[in-house]
This record gives sequence, structure tokens and C-alpha cells, in this order.
Amino acid sequence: MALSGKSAVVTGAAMGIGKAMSEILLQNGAKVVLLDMNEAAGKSLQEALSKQYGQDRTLFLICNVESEEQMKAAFQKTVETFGGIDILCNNAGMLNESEWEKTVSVNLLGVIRGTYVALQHMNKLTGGRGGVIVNTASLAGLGPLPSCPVYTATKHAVVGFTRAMAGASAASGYGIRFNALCPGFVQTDLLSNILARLGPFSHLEALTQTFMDKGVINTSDVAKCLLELVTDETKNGEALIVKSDLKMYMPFPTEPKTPK
Ligand SMILES: NC(=O)C1=CN([C@@H]2O[C@H](COP(=O)(O)OP(=O)(O)OC[C@H]3O[C@@H](n4cnc5c(N)ncnc54)[C@H](O)[C@@H]3O)[C@@H](O)[C@H]2O)C=CC1
Ligand SMILES: CCCCCC(=O)/C=C/C=C\C=C\C=C\[C@@H](O)[C@@H](O)CCCC(=O)O
Repeated sequence: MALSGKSAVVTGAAMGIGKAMSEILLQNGAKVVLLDMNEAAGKSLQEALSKQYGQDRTLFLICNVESEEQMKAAFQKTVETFGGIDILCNNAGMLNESEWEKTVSVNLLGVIRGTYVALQHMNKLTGGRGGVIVNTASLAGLGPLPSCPVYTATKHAVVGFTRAMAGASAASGYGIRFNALCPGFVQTDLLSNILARLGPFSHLEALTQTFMDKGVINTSDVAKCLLELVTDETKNGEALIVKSDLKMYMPFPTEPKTPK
């Protein structure tokens, strides 16, 4: 998929990985709608990106992915402004094992909500022009982080949901590819205040640190992987792992065709 003229929506776009995703999509010719609940950071980023890439290439909309009303309004505004949606990055996420219900609401329900709201606009069967949806999961979506079991659960669910939607889309003719992005530790605010974020599992912080000591990558490393999943039209149902010493597609076992 060539990105020139394409329109993208990025959730959690104001900071961290989402900010890097937005930048690489703009660098490659797309128009980008930045969705975030952090109004100050979002407006500041839009101003900076507009100066760098042009006034008509970015739009910031304050939006909480937990809100059906706000998500529907944001996607409708995107279509009205840029004529449609070709790319969705369900990236917004949080980590707080004390606020575990909110963690589920943002990390999992927010991804499902973004997907279903976008389908109304992207699905070729309902007048859309197809495209690609990339869900930001995590390496913790492929193997457990004992210090954050709920966060781990949400990311495993995002991987499973993404792969199932990829199959549903291919079988139904939606014309939309679905892929998961599974980074290891990335240098963003999400890694700050880890003890508080681990809540009842803060006593396992040292264990987590042993994983983190294996290497922390930059947001730009993740953004390059996003670009690969967006532009390579052969990718559907994939989970792309990216960490300090490895970049690979998860080799999921294929279902046995007949019992042995
Ligand atoms: N930092 C890391 O080590 C890794 C992060 N991830 C995932 O990457 C994604 C982005 O995280 P980071 O950039 O690291 O974190 P971050 O904290 O730097 O950025 C997250 C952004 O999402 C926004 N956000 C949070 N809740 C929201 C909501 N309800 N509605 C709208 N926006 C919301 C925040 O305002 C912020 O701008 C998350 O899904 C996270 O789980 C995955 C693997 C590793
Ligand atoms: C502390 C929470 C960080 C939240 C951000 C995030 O998603 C970071 C994830 C980074 C790494 C996840 C690693 C998961 C490892 C498991 O897959 C498993 O392999 C660990 C098995 C233990 C081992 O490696 O020996």
C-alpha cells in the first residue's frame, strides 16, 4: 500500500509510540488524525506536525477510546475531513495493575471499539475502501509478564482478537488487513513509575527489571515495524515482534488438519 493520499487514524497519538507512528505515516505521505485524551499534548503535537508537514495533513481530536460516543464522533469527523479511512492504528494503552478494570477497558475494549467503529467506514461491503488495521499489542501478548497479569491478559486478547478479525475479514471480503505489533520494552512514559503501575505485584519489580535489562528500544524502531505492516499487503493476521535483539513474525502453530 502506497501511503500518498491515504488517511490514517492513530489512537494514543499524542506521546510515545503513537507519536512516532503518526510521524512515520506523515513522512510517507499519509494524512493523520491524532486521537488522544491528553488535549495539551495532542494540540502541541498537531501544531508541530502541521508546521513540518503542512496545515492540511494533520488533525487532532480529543478522544477517549473508552467512549463509544467520542470514538464514533472522531471517526465521522475523520471521514468528513479526509474523505475516508484507510489505516487505523489502535495504539492507546495503559498499565496499572491496581486499576485493572480500566486497564482492560482501555487496552482491550478500546481496541475492539476502534475496530468496530472503523469497520463501519472501512468495510468494502458497506461502501468503504478497505485498508489495514494495526493493533498495538506487546511481547507480553505472546508470553506472560508475571508482574502485570492483567496487562498481559489484555495484550494476549489483542493478539487473539487481531488474528480472528484477520480471518473474518479474509473470509467475508471486508478488504481490510489486520495485524498485531508486539514490541518489547520501549522507552516511553509507560515505563515510568513502574512500582506504582505494578500495584499489588510491585514486589516483582526486580523480576521485570531482569527482562528490561535485556534491552529497551526506541519508539522509532516500533514505527518502522508499523510501516512494514501497513505497506506490505501480503501481511494479514501477523504478529510482528520487535525488541532490542530481534525482529520477527511470530510463527504461530497451524491447526492440525486431521487428528493423528
Ligand atoms: N512502552 C513499552 O514498553 C511498550 C508499550 N506497548 C504498548 O504501546 C502502546 C502505546 O504505549 P506507549 O507509547 O508506551 O505509552 P505512553 O504512555 O507514552 O503513550 C500512551 C498514549 O495513549 C494515550 N491514552 C491512554 N489512555 C487513553 C485513552 N483511554 N484514550 C485515548 N488515549 C489514551 C495517552 O494519553 C498517551 O498519549 C500501548 O498500547 C502499550 O501497551 C507495547 C509494548 C511495549
Ligand atoms: C512492566 C510492564 C511493561 C509494559 C510495556 C510492555 O508491554 C513491555 C513488554 C516487554 C517485554 C515483555 C516480555 C515478555 C516475556 C514473555 O514473553 C516471556 O518470554 C518471559 C519468559 C521469561 C523468560 O524470558 O525467561
